[in-house]
Amino acid sequence: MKTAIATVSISGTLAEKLDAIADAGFDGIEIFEQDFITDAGSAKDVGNRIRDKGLEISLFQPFRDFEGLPADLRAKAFDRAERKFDLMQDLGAELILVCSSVHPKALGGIDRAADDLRELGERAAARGLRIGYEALAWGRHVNDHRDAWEIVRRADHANVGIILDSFHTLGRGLDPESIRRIPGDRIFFVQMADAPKIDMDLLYWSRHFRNMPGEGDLPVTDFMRAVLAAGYAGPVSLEIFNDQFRGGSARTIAKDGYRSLITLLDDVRRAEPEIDVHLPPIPARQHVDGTAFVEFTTRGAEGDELKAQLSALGFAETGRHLAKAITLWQQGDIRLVLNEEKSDFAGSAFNMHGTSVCDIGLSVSSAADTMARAAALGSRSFEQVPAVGQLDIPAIRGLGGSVLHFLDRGHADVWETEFGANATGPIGAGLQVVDHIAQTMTYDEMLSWSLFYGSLFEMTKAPMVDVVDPDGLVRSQALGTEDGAFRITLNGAETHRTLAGSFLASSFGAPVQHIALTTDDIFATAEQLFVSGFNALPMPDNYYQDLIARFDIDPARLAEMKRFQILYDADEDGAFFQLYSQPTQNGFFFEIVQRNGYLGYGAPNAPFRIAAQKRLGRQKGVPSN
Ligand SMILES: O=C(O)c1ccc(O)c(O)c1
Ligand SMILES: [Mg+2]
Repeated sequence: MKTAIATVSISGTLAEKLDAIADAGFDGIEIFEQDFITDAGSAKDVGNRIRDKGLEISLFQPFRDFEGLPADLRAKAFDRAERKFDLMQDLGAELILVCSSVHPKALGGIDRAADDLRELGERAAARGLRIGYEALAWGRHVNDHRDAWEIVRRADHANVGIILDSFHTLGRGLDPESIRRIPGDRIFFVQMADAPKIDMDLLYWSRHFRNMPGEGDLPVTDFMRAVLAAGYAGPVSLEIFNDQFRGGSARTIAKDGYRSLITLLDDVRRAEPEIDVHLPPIPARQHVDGTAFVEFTTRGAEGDELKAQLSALGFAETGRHLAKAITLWQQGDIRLVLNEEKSDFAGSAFNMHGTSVCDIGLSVSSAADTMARAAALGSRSFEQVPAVGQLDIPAIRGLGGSVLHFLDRGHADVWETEFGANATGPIGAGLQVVDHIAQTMTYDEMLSWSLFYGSLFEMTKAPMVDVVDPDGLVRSQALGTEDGAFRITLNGAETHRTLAGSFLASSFGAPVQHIALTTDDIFATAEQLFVSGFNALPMPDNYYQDLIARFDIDPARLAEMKRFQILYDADEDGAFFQLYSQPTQNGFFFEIVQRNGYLGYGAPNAPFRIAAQKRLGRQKGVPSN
């Protein structure tokens, strides 16, 4: 299947758009006329530049307000079309998109529109060009792909076909199944876009909020299945009007687009195996069994501070790397790797942002399959020459320069080989596994990250929640595996004044701001931590007064919670206990959780936790957090 993307989907000059689109791996583009007009080159020159990038012009668009006009205006519309045909021939574009008219003087009538399109098809044929007719969801008379198809069917001309756009069909809630009845060779082009479910005017929704397939809430896989089941074999293209994307990084958006399109085609193939999507086979989304390790880069006094915090949390140093300045810290099934190497990736990560999480290791169903899927979706592998005695564990570059390692299920030998340690650590304070990893990013990066995780792994998205920081809003998007073995929260900051925003400002990429660890008895754990000198985040009395009002909690229980600074939430699934560490110098912190059937992340507590962290920061004289 050939892939394409509309130039309108990407930010920058035409040259920047073409570079990003070609590098992301697309075969072609839909050239938006405006992108041609704003360029200083002639049509021939622009056409050649596009082909020099290895791209074809799959579509020229849009041509508006054509069909159904009264005689005088009708003649002018044909003259206008002839001029655009001249331009297309110079560009080397063979197919033009005619979108259904919104002209106030346009007249209705299927046969009238069919007659106009037949004549346009005749004129296009004389020049070796083709016409694709698309129903805009807000078209004056034609706003349903079934009507557009009836018009194309009656136009009955070999050079006139239909263009399908998932947004216009699914945005209006039309059933895509009707597409299966359109002969595949009458579908000239297919545009894909998703969108978040928001109740608003269709035109405004379409022009500002579309996003990549899989990033929104529309049933885009069902739509694509119907299109391919109809026998369509032309390009599959992304046409994404989105304010954020227009202002974002051209390269990131183009790569996201490619990742989403390949994922979509692969999903179609899995849902309907009879369909040939004309793509080499790729492994399925992988199941993540859990977090195998979290690696920190650290050094000197900062390293001492982190080690003291880990000891207070009940971790023990259980191994030293045979060849490098790396130590393994364990407790239960949690493995934290402290990398103090001055060279390597960890060394450069430290130079850029001090003590921080520089690598995450995931235990997956198959590391080789994960690597193959990641590569097919456009990720680069991460390579570093292994030291003597170091295993060569497969890894990729995630977004923003991050690194993810993949360990096959039952990877116990890694810890034995590299650290002379067992896979499982001491009981310590009863911490068992990593519950979730929280990454902070700008709001604009959230879709990229959720697409990244959701396309690679079997994970589902929870609804986005807004978290109130005293100085602004932070949006939080959680993704997790069905069984909860791997959970990620993505926190998008809109301003640097929020706690998340100030942490981000002093970091790089999408740093890990906290890691949550599980216990199955948070009171016993807290008691031990209290003894070992763990510094819990102090919560105000007001918080506990409010808990009494909101929940039916036993007073003795509440007194214990207050004593240990334990936070609480409950919903129809169960109860949730949280305990936060005080943040380190650069704002990183640990969270301890106990889930009694509860599936969320304690969002109602987040504003109080953030305010408490900021208050503590002010007391310690740390500016803004
Ligand atoms: O918003 C529009 O005008 C517009 C133009 C061309 C398209 O293909 C489309 O889907 C929408
Ligand atoms: Mg369209």
